[in-house]
Amino acid sequence: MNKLITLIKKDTWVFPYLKSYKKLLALILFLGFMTIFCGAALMFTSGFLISRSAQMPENILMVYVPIVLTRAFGIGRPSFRYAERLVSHNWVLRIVSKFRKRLYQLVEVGTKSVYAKSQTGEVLGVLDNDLFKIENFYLRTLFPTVIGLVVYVLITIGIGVFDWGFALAVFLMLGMITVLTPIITIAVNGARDFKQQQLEGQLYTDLTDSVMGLQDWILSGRTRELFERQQKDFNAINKIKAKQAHFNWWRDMFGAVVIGATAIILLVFATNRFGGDSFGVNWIAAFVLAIFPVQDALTSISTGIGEWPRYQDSIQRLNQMDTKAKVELQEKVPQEVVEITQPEIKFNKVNFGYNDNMVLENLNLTIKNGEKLAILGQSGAGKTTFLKLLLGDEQPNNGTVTINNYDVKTLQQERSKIISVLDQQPYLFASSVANNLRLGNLQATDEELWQVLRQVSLGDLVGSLPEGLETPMTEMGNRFSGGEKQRFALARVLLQDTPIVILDEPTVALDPITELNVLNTIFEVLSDRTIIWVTHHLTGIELVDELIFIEDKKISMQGTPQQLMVTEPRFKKLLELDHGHLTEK
Ligand SMILES: Nc1ncnc2c1ncn2[C@@H]1O[C@H](COP(=O)(O)OP(=O)(O)OP(=O)(O)O)[C@@H](O)[C@H]1O
Repeated sequence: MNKLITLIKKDTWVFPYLKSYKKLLALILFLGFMTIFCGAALMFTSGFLISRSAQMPENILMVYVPIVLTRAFGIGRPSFRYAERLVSHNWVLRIVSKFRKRLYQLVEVGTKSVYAKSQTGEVLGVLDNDLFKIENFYLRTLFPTVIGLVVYVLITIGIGVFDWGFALAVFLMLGMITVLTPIITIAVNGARDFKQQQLEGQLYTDLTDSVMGLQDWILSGRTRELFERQQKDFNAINKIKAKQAHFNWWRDMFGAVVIGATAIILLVFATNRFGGDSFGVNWIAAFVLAIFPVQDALTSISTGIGEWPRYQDSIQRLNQMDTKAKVELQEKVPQEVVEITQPEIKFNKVNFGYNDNMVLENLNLTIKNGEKLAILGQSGAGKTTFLKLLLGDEQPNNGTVTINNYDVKTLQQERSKIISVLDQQPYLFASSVANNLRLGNLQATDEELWQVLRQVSLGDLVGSLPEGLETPMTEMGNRFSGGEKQRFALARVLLQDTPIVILDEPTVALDPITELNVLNTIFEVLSDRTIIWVTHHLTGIELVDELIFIEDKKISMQGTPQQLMVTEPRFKKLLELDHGHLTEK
């Protein structure tokens, strides 16, 4: 209970939004109540009508009013229900659209880097799964529970008008469905439901991860293992679901028995009360039948409250994302608006590690404006970590990373104007060539697009396509070759027009000849920019001014390619190896 109160108090997602669109909210409750009222009134008037008709009224006019009322309530019930569904979905969709906007803003902070910290599956899980659950929380738990409780109280008051003692008995009786069963449901099903949600959340993340790495699973011939792993998770979820369904069946059965017992008590009460005179007996069936439609409203309380654990996890996750992103936002608030056109990057005594695993130690490096630097090192040496530190996605444990003496941490707001990235797999969207290029600069004119396309040697290719700039790219740009895709990405970088460009192995997937061609184009068109190029290959290494090797957490070699050829035999050998000049011994 304490946990629940703390969650509600700290929640900034679900409960505070109940203050929005208050009139709509009141309308939902009114329509929900009217639906149940019409249902009960329909049975009430029908009960009266049947009894009265059985007494053989002298003419039809004697039962005319109940006939009209029966019709009116009969039409009223579905009409109110329909209106209630419309209004409640309208309210919920408005709120959820606010959620989505807020979430996208938060997620954007965490994922705008190519080196995003959040797992894609986690983000998608929140966007899809959690928001969907919150919608259900409002529609299936909150509204029905409030309406059910209102009905519960009104029934008691209604019967109390005739007999307070009897009203108390009905109050206690119905309390078994409105209070007792929800508590039992939470106690019995709560832990199961919570577990199920966790398993589903994990499954979602794992599945997304697996799908993204599907090619690797297939290539390594481990598809069966992947299938069995997912199947195990599905089986565990299904087992829990089966237990829950079993419990729910018994709970609903109990609800039906309680309503049946209440109907019998009402029958006894109404018979005692109205059975005395020939007109009064008509009320007996009316009272007894009216209780049945109320069953839906009352049992939906335990269904709704019983689902609370599954929402609890989603509410917690949303609030955690909020806190995570807030911390990042606070860190990334710019100190002042800075314009950097001639950057000088400095790594000053930088130490960095992930938890206890030190990756870089006492790193000192200055990269001058316009310099072309290559970073080499074995897998796991810390090249990507170096880039993360430069981008400000990670902060050094000690030391500083600055651009023109500004700590990169304070430049996050302007980052996309200072640094652009060309990585291994440029993402091309299933949209036109022009739209894909304009991701670099929304304001770019068609003329500017053609200019950059010519710069990256794609002018002729796009010019030869019947639809030119409007040619649709299929998803991932699959209609173009690897080299062409990289050139499109390069054109995008050119449009972004940043003084620093990071190349994160952009040519790794290309054949050696295309690789060299693309590299030549990159270095030619970016000749006035600062380039930081992470690479495993030495193809095109002559194009850089300086290269560093990261090894054992340090810079183990540093110099121009020409210098290193002379001073570092190891480099010479690597170069020969890479160029395929190694002579057989
Ligand atoms: N988020 C992380 N949490 C913990 N350890 C990490 C994390 N990212 C990287 N590491 C570890 O830090 C070390 C450096 O990793 P990094 O990705 O920088 O290497 P790299 O030189 O870029 O490797 P590669 O060439 O294979 O991409 C590795 O030992 C890696 O396992």
